[in-house]
Parts: sequence; C-alpha cells; structure tokens
Amino acid sequence: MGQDSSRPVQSNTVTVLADDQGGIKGSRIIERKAKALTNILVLGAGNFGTCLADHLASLDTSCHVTIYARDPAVVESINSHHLNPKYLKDIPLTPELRATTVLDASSVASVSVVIFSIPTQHLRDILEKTKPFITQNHLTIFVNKGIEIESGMLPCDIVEEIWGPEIGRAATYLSGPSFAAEVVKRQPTCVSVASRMHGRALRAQRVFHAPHFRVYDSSDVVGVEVAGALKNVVALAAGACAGLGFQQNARAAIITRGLAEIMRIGVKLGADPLTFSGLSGVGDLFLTAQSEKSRNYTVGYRLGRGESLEHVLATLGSVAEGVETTKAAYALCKKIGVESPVTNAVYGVLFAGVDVKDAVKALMGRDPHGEFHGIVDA
Ligand SMILES: NC(=O)c1ccc[n+]([C@@H]2O[C@H](COP(=O)([O-])OP(=O)(O)OC[C@H]3O[C@@H](n4cnc5c(N)ncnc54)[C@H](O)[C@@H]3O)[C@@H](O)[C@H]2O)c1
Ligand SMILES: O=P(O)(O)OC[C@H](O)CO
Repeated sequence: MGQDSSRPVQSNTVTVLADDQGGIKGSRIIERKAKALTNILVLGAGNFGTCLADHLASLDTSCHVTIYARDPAVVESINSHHLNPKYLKDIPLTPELRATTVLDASSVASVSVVIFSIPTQHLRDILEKTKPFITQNHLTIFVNKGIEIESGMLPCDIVEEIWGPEIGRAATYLSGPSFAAEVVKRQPTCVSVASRMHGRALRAQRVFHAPHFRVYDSSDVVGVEVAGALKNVVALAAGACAGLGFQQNARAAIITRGLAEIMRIGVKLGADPLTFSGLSGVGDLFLTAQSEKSRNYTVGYRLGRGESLEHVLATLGSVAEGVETTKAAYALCKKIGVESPVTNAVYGVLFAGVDVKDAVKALMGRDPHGEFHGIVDA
C-alpha cells in the first residue's frame, strides 16, 4: 500500500459521551464506528489540509474523504501516486484519499463534514465560494490561526459575517499544538475544538478521534482563536531572539510575557482567561515558540540572523500566518486599547524598519510592572 512503516494501523472504534443530538446526557456512553459518519471534504491542500485529509482517510475506508486543491497537478499526483508534490512531499498518503479541483454544489451537498484549511487572509474568498452550498446540517471545521488584516477580525467573526449568524454559529474551530509533519506520521497529538454550539464541538471531536489524535472540547471560541492567532506573533519574537544568539532565559521571558499579552488581548475581546492555560493557549505557544519546525519561529530566527523579510518569505515555501497577523494585531491592539509590547516590537521589525537587535533588546529592557497587569484588572 506504500504506507510509511512508522505509522501504526488505526482503530476505527470511537467512544463518546453524547446524546443523539451530540450533546452530553448523563453518563451514557455510545460506542460507534467511525463509519457511522459520512463523507468529508477538506478545502486546501497545503501542509495541514493534506495531513488532516490523510488522517481522516486512514480512519475508515467506508468514510470517503476528498481534498480540494486548485492546482490540477496536485490533484493528479494525489489520485495517481498518493503523494502531494508540493507539501509533505515525502509522505505516502492513504490510497483511499481522493483529490479534486471541483468545488461546486454537488461536491458540498455530497458530504456532511467540510474542513477549511486555508490561510486566514484567503478565508473570505473560500467562504464566499461555499456560501451558496453550505447548510445548517454541515459540520464545518476551521483550522486557521490568524487575524484578517483589512478588518482585524478573527476567523469566527468572518465566518458569521459571511455565512450569517445561524450557520456561522454552528461552525467549529480546531486549534492546539499540531505540526502537520508530526500528525501525518501518527505522532501522538492533542488539540482542542471550540464551538458556540457545544454539540458541534463534540461532533468534530468524534470525526478526528484516533488513538494518536485526541481532541478536547471547549466552548470558548474567541479564546481559542485569539490564542491560535497570536502565538504565531510570539513565535516570531522568540525565533528572532534565538537567531540573534540570545539564550534560553531570554526566550522563556519573551514566551511568558507573550502569553500575558495574548491573555490581555483575549480577555479584552471576551475570552475566558482559563482557555490560555489549555492546549490552544500555552500548549500551542510552547510548541511554536520553541521549535525550528515552526514556520513562524523560523521566520523570526532567520530575521535574527540578518536575512531580509522579503527573502525569508520568498524561500519559506509555505505560509507563516504570524507575519500578516502581526500587522492585524498591531492595529487591533491600538483600536481596543491593549498594551502589546511584543506585537509592537515584531511589527517594528517586520514593517517599520526597526533593527531586530534593537527591538529585542528594547523588549527585554522594558520597565517591569505588575506581572498580571491588564489581565486580572481588565
Ligand atoms: N501546518 C501546520 O502544521 C498547521 C497546524 C495547525 C494549523 N495550521 C493552520 O492551517 C492553515 C493552513 O496552513 P497550512 O500549513 O496548510 O498552509 P500552507 O501554506 O502549507 O498551504 C496553504 C494552502 O492553501 C491554499 N490556498 C490559499 N488560498 C486559497 C484559496 N483562496 N482557495 C483555495 N486554496 C487556497 C494554498 O494553495 C495551499 O495549498 C493556517 O491558518 C495555519 O495556521 C497549520
Ligand atoms: O509552523 P507554524 O509556525 O505555522 O505552526 C504550525 C502550527 O500552528 C503548530 O500548532
């Protein structure tokens, strides 16, 4: 079958606490086969879309998974050779995974689950395209980690604006520490999924469930989204710090003060502070801001080593959401009146010609104040 031998065989059994509407009811336990779920469409054949589609296609062969890509060469290669020639290139994909360039009424009507794995700055485009076909019955799952530049909106707000409150409110948001390159190798991974409709989060949990892929549910959509977007900005700062040759103490300080900043912004936008101690909060921040596998950390690191932003982005080969999100977050913090030294420092380096060394030194040399200022007194 051409499968990577490092990837264990999946169990299809899914155990959930749920009533028939997907909500929790007492302690009733339902054992289900994943095949009880119907067909799945994944939009976006980049790193994460490919890895999630492969994961889902491997769970149960009776559950058809199709990945939508704009590039016919990508579609042809996945269908004929079970390889994505652009992303995760060396990974043999599950042979049952099908790919298509077609995104129309029938491709959406024939599935019950639609996963959106498109960078945040292009989300509006795909939401407009799918709007005529998406119904209240679809389980929609978003994996973006960013803030839109033009509007300063989180993905959840864009979804509700374009699809309207009824369908928008039913959307779910998957986030947390999850490098695509590890998920696709069946490395143990825990993430969280949030929805304003709790039953939907539980349904999404059930869709992904596998021995190596655990999904915790949350109802704090704003907290999960703020955390996912802004950890990328902090990862840029932490990477720059490392690229400049500063050691672990400095990086730990940037990450921790970055978390305080994320919390200040989140709380101001109505998030539950507890969410930031979870998988989508400190979990993803810890992963991204400490690892050379992170694209955002890598961008920061290379800037710290003296490369230009243009060169780094032209040679990265994939999206680093934090770059555009920094611009959006900088404007957002000014608008909502939240103190954001880490975001400001990264913004200065990326967009205002500030020398990276001066920016990191200034950040580390700030006058300290109450550590939880702006969070507990918000
Ligand atoms: N890569 C990861 O490990 C990872 C993990 C969790 C979440 N995410 C998030 O998932 C999202 C996607 O990231 P990625 O790593 O897959 O990015 P990527 O750069 O690897 O791929 C992005 C894909 O989106 C496609 N795309 C862009 N605009 C499109 C449009 N208008 N219509 C259709 N397709 C379009 C591109 O062609 C490309 O295939 C990001 O928000 C990212 O933060 C990524
Ligand atoms: O490679 P990054 O920096 O985009 O991070 C990928 C994921 O968000 C990690 O959870």
